[in-house]
Amino acid sequence: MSEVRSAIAGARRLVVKVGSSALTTASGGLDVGRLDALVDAIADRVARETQIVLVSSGAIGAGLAPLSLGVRPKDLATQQAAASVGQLALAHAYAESFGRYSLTVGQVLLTSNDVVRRAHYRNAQRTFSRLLALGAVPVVNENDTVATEEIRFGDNDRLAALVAHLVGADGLVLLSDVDGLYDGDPRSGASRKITEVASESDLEGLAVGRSSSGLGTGGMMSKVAAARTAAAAGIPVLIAAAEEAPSALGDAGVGTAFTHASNRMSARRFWLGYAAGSQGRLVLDDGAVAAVVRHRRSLLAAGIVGVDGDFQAGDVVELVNPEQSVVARGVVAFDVTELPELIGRSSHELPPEQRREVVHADDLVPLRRRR
Ligand SMILES: Nc1ncnc2c1ncn2[C@@H]1O[C@H](COP(=O)(O)OP(=O)(O)O)[C@@H](O)[C@H]1O
Ligand SMILES: N[C@@H](CCC(=O)OP(=O)(O)O)C(=O)O
Repeated sequence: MSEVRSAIAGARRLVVKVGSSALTTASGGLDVGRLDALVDAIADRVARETQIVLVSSGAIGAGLAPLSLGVRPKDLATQQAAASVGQLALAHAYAESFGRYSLTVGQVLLTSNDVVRRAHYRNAQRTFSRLLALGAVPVVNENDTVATEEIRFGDNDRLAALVAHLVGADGLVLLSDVDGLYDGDPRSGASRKITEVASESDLEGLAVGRSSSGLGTGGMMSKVAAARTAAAAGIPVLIAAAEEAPSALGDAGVGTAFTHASNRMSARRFWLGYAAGSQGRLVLDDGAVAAVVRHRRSLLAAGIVGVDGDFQAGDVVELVNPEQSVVARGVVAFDVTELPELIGRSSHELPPEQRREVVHADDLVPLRRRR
């Protein structure tokens, strides 16, 4: 048994995420039988003294049939109407189902602002910690009815990774309609399941695509992105089929396991690197990329070749390489209007009041990239 699997099997606090495709029927309604089976596995784990936070999708899917909508709507307003109806059905079904085990559920609907803004992040942290201390099972979803296109998480895999760090979980289990990550389309007989992802190189050359069910949102792509985020923050991750929930939440001997970084990232660095919204971009030359990513140095004006966005000193920005890939995120020390006349110039050419780092090393989080 790998270290990741034993960490998940022995975790005291777990975030379990279940996707729409595992909870709803193709005709657009809640599949209560499958929901009950999932709750059985969670209740079993709770009985073994693990605190569980459940991130559940399915609101939009569950709202389709009651509103006589045949297929998943494409426009935001109808999706929000469906989520409004479906979330109620979903919450009711969970309350009933967990009630079979005398477990109480608490509904937590989050918008991206709740994790993107530092003060809200701490507020959400307090709510989860209180709910768990009181013995309730928090059931989380995005607050779809009020989320606008601009501020949407859009997929609950990312939300689950952020919640896993926020609640200090010892593991993240992503349950779907597919039993793990495959090296190609899982419906093709030629594709093989990958059981362990120990490093970024294990992800090279894989054909990871979107959803085929028409119900899920991000497909395997968003699950892998979420798994990489959580793993980089020090949280072990398992991707498995919802049908295999008893094993996934038991000995964790199924699915695809992602090895986690050995150190837990601090809340501030995680927020900076993965949760905070960014207000702009700084384009770095190759030397500056090496300095900030490899040598963990501060970013100086001399290594910046371009600036984009509308930010002020203290905002979070993305640092991109000459090919425009994001290599780091950090807190910028200048307003966007100040930078054009500073960039490309060495410190000794600058007036004394502007001789400071553009992004200080302590305020900078290099990001792992897929090659
Ligand atoms: N390489 C891959 N390995 C596994 N599944 C993949 C892969 N590429 C695409 N997929 C698709 O991703 C789907 C799971 O994502 P999605 O439908 O969004 O699930 P959920 O609703 O659980 O979030 C699978 O059913 C499968 O069709
Ligand atoms: N918040 C949306 C789910 C969005 C989503 O990520 O869905 P999925 O890809 O099925 O996990 C809903 O409840 O329908």
